[in-house]
Amino acid sequence: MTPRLHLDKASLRRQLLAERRSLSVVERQQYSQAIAVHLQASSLFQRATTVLSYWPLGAEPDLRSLLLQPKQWALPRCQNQRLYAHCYQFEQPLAKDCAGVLAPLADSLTVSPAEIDLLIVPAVAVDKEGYRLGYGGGYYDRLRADPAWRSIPAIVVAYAAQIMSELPHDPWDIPFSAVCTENGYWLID
Ligand SMILES: Nc1nc2c(c(=O)[nH]1)N(C=O)[C@@H](CNc1ccc(C(=O)N[C@@H](CCC(=O)O)C(=O)O)cc1)CN2
Ligand SMILES: Nc1ncnc2c1ncn2[C@@H]1O[C@H](COP(=O)(O)OP(=O)(O)OP(=O)(O)O)[C@@H](O)[C@H]1O
Repeated sequence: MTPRLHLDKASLRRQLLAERRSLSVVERQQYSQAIAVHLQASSLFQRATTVLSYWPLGAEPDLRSLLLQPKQWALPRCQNQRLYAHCYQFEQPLAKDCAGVLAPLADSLTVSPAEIDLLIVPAVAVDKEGYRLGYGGGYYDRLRADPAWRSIPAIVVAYAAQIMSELPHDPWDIPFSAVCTENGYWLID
C-alpha cells in the first residue's frame, strides 16, 4: 500500500498490470476462490436478483464459479465504444467483443439498468476511497456516467496487491460502493 500518487494513470496501470501478471496461476486461483466466497457472503450479493458481472480477461480474478449461482446473470458486451448488458445463461455461446473480451452474441437478449441490482467490476487497481483504475478505455466510467447506471450498487474486485492507499482520479471517475479482495469485503461510506 505504498502511496504512488505521484505516478500518472498510465504508469500506474503498467506497473500494476505487471504486478498482477507476476502472481502465480495457483495464487490467482486461490485468491479468485476467496473473492467469490467473500462476495457471496455480502448482503449486496445476497439481496441481488440480477447481477452484471464479467468474463475474466488475462490475469483478472476469475469469478466464473459465481455464474452457477441461482441469479439472473448479465455480462457486458462492448459495441461502438459503449457497454451493453446482455443476459447470460450457463454455457451460452460467447464471442470476442470489440475490446477482445468474450461476451454474449450481439443478437442475445439485453438487460436494462432498471432490472440490474448489482455490478461486479474488475480493476487494475483500487484505492481506499473506492476509486478504480481500469484498462484505460473508460468503458465503465461512461456506463456509470448515465444516472440510470450510477445508482446501481457496484462492487469493484481486485487482488489485495492491487489495493493502493490513494489513486489519482479524474472528474469522471465515480467511486464504487464496495471493494472485494481475497482478504475481505468492505463497504465504502
Ligand atoms: N473482463 C473484463 N471485461 C471487460 C472489461 C474489463 O476490464 N475486464 N472492461 C473494462 O473496461 C470492458 C472492456 N474494456 C477493455 C479495454 C481495454 C482492454 C485492453 O487493453 N486489454 C489488454 C489486455 C490486458 C490483459 O491481458 O490483462 C490488451 O488488449 O492489451 C480490455 C478490455 C468491458 N469488459
Ligand atoms: N463520462 C465520460 N464521458 C466521456 N468520456 C469519458 C467519460 N468517462 C471517461 N471517459 C474517457 O475515457 C478515457 C479513459 O478513462 P480512464 O483512464 O479513467 O479509464 P479506466 O477507468 O481506467 O478504463 P476502463 O473503465 O475501460 O477499464 C478518458 O480519456 C476519458 O476521456
